[in-house]
Amino acid sequence: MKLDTRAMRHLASEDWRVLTAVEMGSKNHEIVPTPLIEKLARLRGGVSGVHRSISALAKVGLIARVKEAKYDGYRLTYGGLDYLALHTHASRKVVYSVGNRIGVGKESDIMVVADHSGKQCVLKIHRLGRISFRTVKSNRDYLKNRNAQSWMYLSRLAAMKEYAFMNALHEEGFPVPVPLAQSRHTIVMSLIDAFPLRQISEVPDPASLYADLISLILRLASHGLIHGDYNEFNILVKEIKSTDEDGKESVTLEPVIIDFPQMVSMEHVNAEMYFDRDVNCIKRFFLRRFHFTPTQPGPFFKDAKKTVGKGGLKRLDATVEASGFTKKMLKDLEAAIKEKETVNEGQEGAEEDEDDYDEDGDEESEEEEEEDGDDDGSEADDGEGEGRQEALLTGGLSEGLLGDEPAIDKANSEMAKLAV
Ligand SMILES: Nc1ncnc2c1ncn2[C@@H]1O[C@H](COP(=O)(O)OP(=O)(O)OP(=O)(O)O)[C@@H](O)[C@H]1O
Repeated sequence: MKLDTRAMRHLASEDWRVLTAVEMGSKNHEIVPTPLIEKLARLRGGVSGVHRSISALAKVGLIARVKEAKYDGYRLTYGGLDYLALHTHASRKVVYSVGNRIGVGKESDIMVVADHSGKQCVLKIHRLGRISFRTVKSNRDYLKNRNAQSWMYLSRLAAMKEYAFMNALHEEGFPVPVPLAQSRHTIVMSLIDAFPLRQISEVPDPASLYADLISLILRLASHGLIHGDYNEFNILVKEIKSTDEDGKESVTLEPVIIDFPQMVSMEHVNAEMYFDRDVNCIKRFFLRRFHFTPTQPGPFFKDAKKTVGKGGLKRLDATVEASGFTKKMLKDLEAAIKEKETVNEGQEGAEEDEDDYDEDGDEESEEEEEEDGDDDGSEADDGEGEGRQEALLTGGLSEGLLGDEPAIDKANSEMAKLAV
């Protein structure tokens, strides 16, 4: 599903209240009964006002009517949750406009956004459940009683976890995007002007980039952490050009780490396996891509373990736990990620029929699909980063997200027509 912000400016404040009411109701109800929406929204216009808003929201696919249920009710769609998150970012003046999608992961969408001053940033929308929950229906203890809303809960957890780690890492001076804000299943971070390692076919000095990447693994370990998915997709490489006194130009490469869904503590029961996997992933990639083999063996987990917290180094695994991310949350998320891995391994090509399913992982009935209105069946895949370049070049951004915001300048709104 794609993020389409066109309807956003047309929603009235009552509509936002009703949408928020559906979200609140979803915490305890798989399908939120209409009387509960009325109660939670408490509009001045009374029940008829609520009904008007419900129709308006259902028409643009932000909520969906559920007919099979014993009672009449609605559920929030991914589109609805996207709008709520964007509304929060817009009200807090973090995001003013939305541009192109620059990446589409299996479990997320990455968009370029801009703030009021036109500064571009990245909005990451977590979409757990897009693939996994429709394929594996058994073995889901951790989602008992959550079923239909599991995608919402897990996507929110993924965003919270990523934001907590990004904050902790940024504060400690690690090369990660600057975390700017988090709302629901989304985070806003700085835009890194770089390409993923997987798109780089040649480097002047593979040994030096390799050494930097390994030393990042060791530095993380000394702070009690393992990335857990340290591969050519999650490492961006920045080119820093400089000129020395004699006017000779040189380029140095600086890695930036993104995406921390499976970051684990060095104390984790499988820490050694995760650590070795990260190291081997980099080794394998350097051999395959750059025909580079390190002269030294290792690094080894047992040596890295000795450095954890040494000399008063801050334990970032503890910092994250202290930030409100409970053990239960970590366990739920870990179970979901493990499930995703099992699914990914067993089912290459499972995405083909993705469009036939809704966010809950259920097969959509035709009626529901019509009503959702959030699926045009086309999945443009610009995950190779071309979209990013385009966005940077054209500044292709939408108009302000909130209807009552001052109009964006003309040049920018012309771009908006192209982009959104
Ligand atoms: N802050 C950023 N600045 C620039 N580009 C970014 C940024 N964050 C993500 N990207 C781009 O978006 C792509 C996907 O990002 P990310 O790895 O976070 O998503 P993901 O859904 O976790 O991916 P997957 O699960 O498929 O590995 C990256 O490879 C990168 O090209």
